[in-house]
Amino acid sequence: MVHDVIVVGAGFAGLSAMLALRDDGLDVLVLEARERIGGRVEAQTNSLGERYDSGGQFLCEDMPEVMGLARRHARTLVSTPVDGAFTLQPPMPEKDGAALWAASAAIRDRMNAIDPNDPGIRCLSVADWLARQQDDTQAKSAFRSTIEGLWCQAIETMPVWHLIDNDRRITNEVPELQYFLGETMHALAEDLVAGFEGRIHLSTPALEIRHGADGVSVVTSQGLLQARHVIIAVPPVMANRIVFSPRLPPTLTHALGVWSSGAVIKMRLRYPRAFWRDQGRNGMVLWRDVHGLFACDTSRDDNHPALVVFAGGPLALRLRQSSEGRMRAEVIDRLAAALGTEARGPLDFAIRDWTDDPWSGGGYSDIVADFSAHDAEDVLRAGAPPVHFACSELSPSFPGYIEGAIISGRLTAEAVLEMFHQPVGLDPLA
Ligand SMILES: Cc1cc2nc3c(=O)[nH]c(=O)nc-3n(C[C@H](O)[C@H](O)[C@H](O)COP(=O)(O)OP(=O)(O)OC[C@H]3O[C@@H](n4cnc5c(N)ncnc54)[C@H](O)[C@@H]3O)c2cc1C
Repeated sequence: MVHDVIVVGAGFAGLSAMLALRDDGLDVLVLEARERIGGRVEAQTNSLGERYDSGGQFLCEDMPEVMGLARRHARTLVSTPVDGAFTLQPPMPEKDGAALWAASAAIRDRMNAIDPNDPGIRCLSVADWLARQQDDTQAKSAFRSTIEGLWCQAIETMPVWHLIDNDRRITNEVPELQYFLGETMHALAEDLVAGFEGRIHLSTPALEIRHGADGVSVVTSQGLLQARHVIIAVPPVMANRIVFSPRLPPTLTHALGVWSSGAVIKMRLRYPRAFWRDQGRNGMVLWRDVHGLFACDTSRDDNHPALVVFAGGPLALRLRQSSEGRMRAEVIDRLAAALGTEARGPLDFAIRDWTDDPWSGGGYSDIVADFSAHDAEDVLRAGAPPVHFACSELSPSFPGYIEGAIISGRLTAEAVLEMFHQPVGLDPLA
């Protein structure tokens, strides 16, 4: 049997592509390597029997696609608790903290004002560029912490043009942590596949894509599947692990090889009570003495007090070198110093290490690590029909976010649909 389209990957990009193709009446099959859908959106159950997001979680009003889906499926929007004071650790007077935060944001604004195509920054890493700035050491350190926390890579390895290009597409004006879903973001992924379960083959990694003028054959551990087109909806680092026969054109092969995965560890601590609120704190902690560490309150209601802690970039790589016990001890010590000794008594402490994850490579997203690969995204977006690519990283809006995944999946599906709708004779595969 020859399907119209095989989608490889059941993350939000793949599911969004699947829905757009199905809406147009195409015969679509989705192949997913894991035993579950959702990709970097994942939910786990803690020792108290509660489901929580161990991957992508937050959304905000400035992300219309994911907000639209959440509303359409009547999911519960929980406002991330932010009433109260932020905690800077080690502490500093509130006025100095606000000034430091503003100085770090000013560095980011100054960076983003540079044209990413400016030849003067072509070979600079973010660290190189930062070293040339006149700001004081603490402001630079806070900037570094923000960037390594959000992009989960050492700033020495990030081309500054890529960071600018990426950051300019993250356009929210309201905080990106504005909401999470009471039922988990993963429940929303499950909503998307309701009724299509039979079209999604779990535990079925695509190992090889054989492609030619008459379509594609996808080699899986379960056998060979055929389609007219394939959408590879996986992060670029993962797409680069798939064998293409014959080899893809050299520009495309190169564009697949220039990415590097971020490193992130997401931790969730469920407490008997939201003790941080006693002191007028909102549970959000920014550490100044370590880069890429951040905590916030994710209590879905008063009966479920919880904090999440993210460790990103070099910090995540360092933490994973130690035993899990030492990682827990370090995080608990830091939370106790920031929010008080009750931090030492969580009811549950769950750790999800995404570093080197077998099917995403890491998180939150891949970034371009080759300083000369300015056209990598465009090359991947164009693909080599019948082989097409989609993933959050390739989105014109909110790359690296769930919003970006939905947009990228839909845009790639639209490009494929256009080929199906071309008059016979113009479609190269017709
Ligand atoms: C810890 C963490 C927290 C995050 N927090 C947020 C957040 O709060 N808000 C937000 O908007 N974003 C967040 N993100 C980012 C967001 O989750 C991702 O940008 C988005 O989910 C990516 O979707 P995708 O479909 O592009 O890729 P993925 O979700 O990675 O989906 C790709 C799918 O392809 C599968 N796959 C890979 N290789 C193969 C193969 N060879 N064959 C078959 N299947 C394959 C994978 O198993 C996966 O299911 C977070 C990410 C992480 C890791």
